Amino acid sequence: MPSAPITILHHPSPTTGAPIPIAFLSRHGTHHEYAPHEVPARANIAALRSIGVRTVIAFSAVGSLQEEVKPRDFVLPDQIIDRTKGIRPFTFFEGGVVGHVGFGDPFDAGLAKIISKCGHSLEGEGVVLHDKAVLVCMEGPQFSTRAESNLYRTWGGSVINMSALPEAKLAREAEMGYQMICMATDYDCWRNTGEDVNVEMVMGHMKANSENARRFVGAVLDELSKEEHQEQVSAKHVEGQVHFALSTSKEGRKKEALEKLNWLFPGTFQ
Ligand SMILES: CSC[C@H]1O[C@H](OP(=O)(O)O)[C@H](O)[C@@H]1O
Ligand SMILES: Nc1ncnc2[nH]cnc12
Repeated sequence: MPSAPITILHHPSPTTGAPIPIAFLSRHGTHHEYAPHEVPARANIAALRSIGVRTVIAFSAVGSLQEEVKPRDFVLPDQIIDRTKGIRPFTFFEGGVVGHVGFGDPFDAGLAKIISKCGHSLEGEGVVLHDKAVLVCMEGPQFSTRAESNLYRTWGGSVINMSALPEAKLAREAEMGYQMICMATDYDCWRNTGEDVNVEMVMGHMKANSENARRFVGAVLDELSKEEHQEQVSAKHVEGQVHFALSTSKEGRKKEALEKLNWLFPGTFQ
């Protein structure tokens, strides 16, 4: 089961005023009851795909690993370093059907370009946006040690969270465009200022910056609603890629695994 009911919101098209359906799903549950390692990411991605979603814009509160990324700044990562521990189910291709999709660029560059333009257009009105950052996704739920935080900085990490994976991997397997918009809420614990990250700090910055986040999202939805982005939003550029990902011969594919894959990609696999 997905982590929460999927809410369908209607965003008025900026050109025609016609309502455009947008699916909203809360990854930690309606009452924030799922820890990062408990989020049912496979069910979430599969449920979104099953109702026709082909583009996911994910949001996340992140710790900053760089001085110039200040709390309340927004960040559009283009890379991820995986520091999860393998305890989260992270693929649709297992149990009798093996598949390997490319993940060299874990986010959708076309989507990032559109979102970046929207974010920068709000600069001077309170929105600060950093492009092309390396996101470290750690296991949690405890925050990092100071040694880990410093290590991630030497690796070139810009920001850190516990939520990007396996979500981004599963979206790639499901042939969906995926981009995460991060909001910095703290400096983790590397700065030695006596102000290590804590939940109160994270929530405080999120609340104080909610109006900027709302305007940023509104601008992104306005832009993506335009006819010219129809192909991008329906992820035509990744459609059919799983055909090239499968390694298991037709004779070797297990019935139960195929049934699951056929639910995700109706009529595609035999
Ligand atoms: C409450 S701080 C840690 C928590 O915040 C981020 O979650 P999300 O962006 O999904 O709300 C991070 O990944 C951790 O799960
Ligand atoms: N410092 C941090 N580490 C991991 N996830 C976070 N989410 C927000 N701040 C974080």
